[in-house]
Amino acid sequence: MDATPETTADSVLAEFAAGICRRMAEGLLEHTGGELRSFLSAESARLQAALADPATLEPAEQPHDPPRFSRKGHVVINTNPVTSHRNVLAPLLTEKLEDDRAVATVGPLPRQYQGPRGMLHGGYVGVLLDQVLWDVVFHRLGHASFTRTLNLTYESPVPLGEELTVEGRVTKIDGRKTFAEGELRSGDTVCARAEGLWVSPR
Ligand SMILES: CCCCCCCCCCCCCCCC(=O)SCCNC(=O)CCNC(=O)[C@H](O)C(C)(C)COP(=O)(O)OP(=O)(O)OC[C@H]1O[C@@H](n2cnc3c(N)ncnc32)[C@H](O)[C@@H]1OP(=O)(O)O
Repeated sequence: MDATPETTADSVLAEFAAGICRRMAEGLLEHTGGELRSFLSAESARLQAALADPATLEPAEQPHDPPRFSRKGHVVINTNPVTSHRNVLAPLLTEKLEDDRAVATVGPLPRQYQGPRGMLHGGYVGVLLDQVLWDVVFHRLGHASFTRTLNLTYESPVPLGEELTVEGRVTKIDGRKTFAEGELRSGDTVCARAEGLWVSPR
């Protein structure tokens, strides 16, 4: 069996297509009428050109999220809605994990994540914190666990147009229970805090 279910060039093409879909999602909320038609036509043309000649996309680096085979031979695609370069919903985090701590950067986030005008939707604040806290718990334990509680405190609105930092720390491990806390910052401003409990499977 091949080591991967598709060629590197196809993985690069898939991530390029996801990038086009992201831009289209943003463009649909920025343009109207004839301007929107021109925008959609240009993005479609870029995708058509890449499909016609995928070699033009061959990057210097490898694809971020190539699919792989599971031990049972099933195709596994990274579907994560925060981190997967193949999932067009994912805002894409850049994350560093060290011991009990994770620090991630994300953004500037486009209009499809907007709640109040110019601000990030509060539910997405929770999504970002849940992911980073889950990641630091996974990194510390070496296995997956379930988010059981996630308590959020919104300190100030999160601006869409700026890079954000999301930090998470494991604070306590007690049997199957792991406690973690973190915050989401814009510059030096703490916009939201989170603390929660992750439960390992029996
Ligand atoms: C695991 C496999 C995943 C595979 C993944 C692969 C990777 C893929 C990437 C995913 C990336 C995800 C990133 C985002 C993270 C999500 O999105 S996770 C999904 C969201 N969470 C869920 O769906 C969880 C839904 N809840 C459940 O399934 C069950 O409630 C749980 C969490 C498994 C717990 O059930 P349980 O095992 O029956 O727990 P239970 O025995 O009642 O309690 C365990 C312990 O916690 C204590 N406890 C329970 N609640 C509380 C509380 N509120 N306060 C204090 N203590 C409490 C209990 O007293 C007990 O303590 P001990 O007796 O052990 O001392």
